[in-house]
Amino acid sequence: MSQALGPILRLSGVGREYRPSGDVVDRVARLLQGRPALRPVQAVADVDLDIQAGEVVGVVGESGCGKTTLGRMLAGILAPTRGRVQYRGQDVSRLSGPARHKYQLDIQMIFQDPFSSLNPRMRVLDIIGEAPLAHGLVARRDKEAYVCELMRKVGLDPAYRYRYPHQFSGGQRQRIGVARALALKPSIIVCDEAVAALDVSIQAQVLNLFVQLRKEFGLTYFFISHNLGVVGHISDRVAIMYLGRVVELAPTDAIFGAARHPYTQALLKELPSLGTGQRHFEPIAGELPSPMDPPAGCPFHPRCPFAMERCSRERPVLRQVAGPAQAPADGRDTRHFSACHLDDQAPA
Ligand SMILES: Nc1ncnc2c1ncn2[C@@H]1O[C@H](COP(=O)(O)OP(=O)(O)OP(=O)(O)O)[C@@H](O)[C@H]1O
Repeated sequence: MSQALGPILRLSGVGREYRPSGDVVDRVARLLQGRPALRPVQAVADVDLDIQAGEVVGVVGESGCGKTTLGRMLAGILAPTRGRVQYRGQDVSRLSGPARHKYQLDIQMIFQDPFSSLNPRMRVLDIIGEAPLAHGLVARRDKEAYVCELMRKVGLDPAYRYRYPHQFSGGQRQRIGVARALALKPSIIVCDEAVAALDVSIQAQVLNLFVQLRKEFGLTYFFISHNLGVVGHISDRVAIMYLGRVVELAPTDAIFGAARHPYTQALLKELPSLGTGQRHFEPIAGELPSPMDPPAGCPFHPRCPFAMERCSRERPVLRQVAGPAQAPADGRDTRHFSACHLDDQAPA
């Protein structure tokens, strides 16, 4: 498929609500025990985001803020309940036949736990080589050479291709997961906490592998992590999420050097530095509210040191606070967005 002008992925007003299951037994039990009925969860709401080919967009936020749900919607694994996802200018919900197949191959996911995502009864040769064979990307006679080449690219010795996942270390297993994704020749990789399960020193090695592969294959990454340090290491832009919404979006250097949103500032303060073993950080005050019962107004206001009366009743919209008036059609978007009433006083 030819490379269309414009973003490779566009999210417009994307949201996802999870409704409680219709399990009658659970509902009756809750009623009898006087427990509140489960309410729908707005896991993701109103996300607008353009991702350019070759760009790395990092997504950061505390557990449960909707990062995985957003990543799965991008990858076409989960349908949005609101808004739309466009891939190379086409509405993903309308793709069918070969176009849908192409989209599903072109965007791959890498998960946190490489052990549970690798079939323990398959040899590495088949873990990496079966899907490209099934999709006709490689001929059977070329499969072994193809797998060996991929293993080399991700820093694994091809001599180990007959081994099983349990015979590898955590970092090596994640490299197998990366090779398996690359085997389908994707343009976009959604990395969901892809280094979170690894030791800090191994994290840095695997992150460097992602950086190197991006250069070599011109990959686009949607890089999800709860750790701002990890995301800062690899991303061109960073989206900060809080209770399902993007509250700040900016180039990485602006997030680290000129963060506007109090939540981002708090995340920066509690940053454990990658690879330094630094242990002194300030945890964010207060508890994360339940996504089933989000606070009125600004969702961050109960924990915000700068909260004003207005913050408890009016939700601030994400608006531009710095950068050029328009994003370039194809280049890097250097605009800075934040959703905070404090920015009402700031020049846009
Ligand atoms: N299948 C589901 N059914 C119901 N609620 C769900 C489901 N999946 C996620 N949720 C809820 O949606 C919200 C967002 O979850 P999600 O996993 O996307 O967040 P996250 O930021 O990736 O969190 P984590 O880092 O813990 O994986 C959470 O409140 C979660 O409990």
